[in-house]
Formats: sequence, C-alpha cells, structure tokens
Amino acid sequence: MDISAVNALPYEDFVNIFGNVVEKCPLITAAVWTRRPFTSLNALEAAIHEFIDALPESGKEGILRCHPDLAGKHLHSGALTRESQEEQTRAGMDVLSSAEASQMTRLNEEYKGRFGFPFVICARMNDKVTILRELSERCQNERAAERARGIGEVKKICRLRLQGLVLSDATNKL
Ligand SMILES: NC(=O)N[C@H]1NC(=O)NC1=O
Repeated sequence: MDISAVNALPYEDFVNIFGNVVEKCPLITAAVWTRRPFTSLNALEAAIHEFIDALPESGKEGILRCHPDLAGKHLHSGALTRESQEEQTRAGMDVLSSAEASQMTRLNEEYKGRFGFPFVICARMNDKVTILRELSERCQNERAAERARGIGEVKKICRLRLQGLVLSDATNKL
C-alpha cells in the first residue's frame, strides 16, 4: 500500500487498519486522520508523534498504561492484542525459565509501584536478556525520565507496526 492508498482510506478503514499502531489508543489514529493527506509514511508517523508530544504528562502516562505487562498474565491467556502477542513472542517472553519469569514479575511490579505506569520497551528491538537488564536498570530512574523513555519506546513500537502494515499491503485486509 503506498501513501496515496493510505490517504484515500475512508475514516473507518483508516482506523480499522492503523487503530492499534499505538497500543489500545485508536483515539490517536482517529485524530491524525484529520491531518490527511500525508506526503509519506514518515509524515503520518510525524503526525502521530506531534499528537503524543502535545499531550499533558497525564496523557502520556495514560498511553503507557494502555500497554500490557511484558510476560504478564495476558500473554499466556491469549488476551493480548495480535500485535503485542507477536512482539512479545518474538522477544521470547513466552519461553522464560521459571526464574526469569519470577524476576520479570517482581521487577514489573516494582516498576509499577514506583512510577504508577508499566514498564514499556520495544520488544522487537530486544530479547529477554536486554529486556530484563533494562527493566532492572530503569527501575532506578526518576519518574519524568521514565515517562519520556517509555514514550520513546512507544514511538519505536509504532514505527515498526506502521511499517508492517504498509509493507504487508493492509488494504487486502479490508
Ligand atoms: N509493556 C510493553 O513494553 N509492552 C509491549 N512492548 C512491545 O513491543 N509490545 C508490547 O505490548
């Protein structure tokens, strides 16, 4: 699908296809539809970034809270979004040893207790070793730094999801 096909999508199709590029935040997709036409995929991505960056800090934390825990209970119950399931599985989150799984649960809880939002990292750019290391290190940060870091990771996840959709010719999924 090229950018002219993206620009030609009616609102409902646009949200059906791109509604989860930011996890469980179709509002963002609905909002940026107004910004058509996009000159490129990068321009669509930039419109999403602008929307996120203009949110108050509470809105940015809200975006982080829409993300499921890595290797959390929803991974095994199949309750994740398709995208999140694929990303977590690729990063090996479904095949942790029991020691790794308990460490992940303990650190996820510690992180949420400290910051009030979940630890977010682009799973597709990491593996279980780097995820556990980052989770442990990032627990030591300040809240504002972690909020910014988490949003940076949301943008990386968004970029890979956008690329996946456009390269896989999502118009066939209508
Ligand atoms: N918590 C968290 O980072 N979740 C995610 N990361 C990712 O790449 N996909 C997710 O669902």
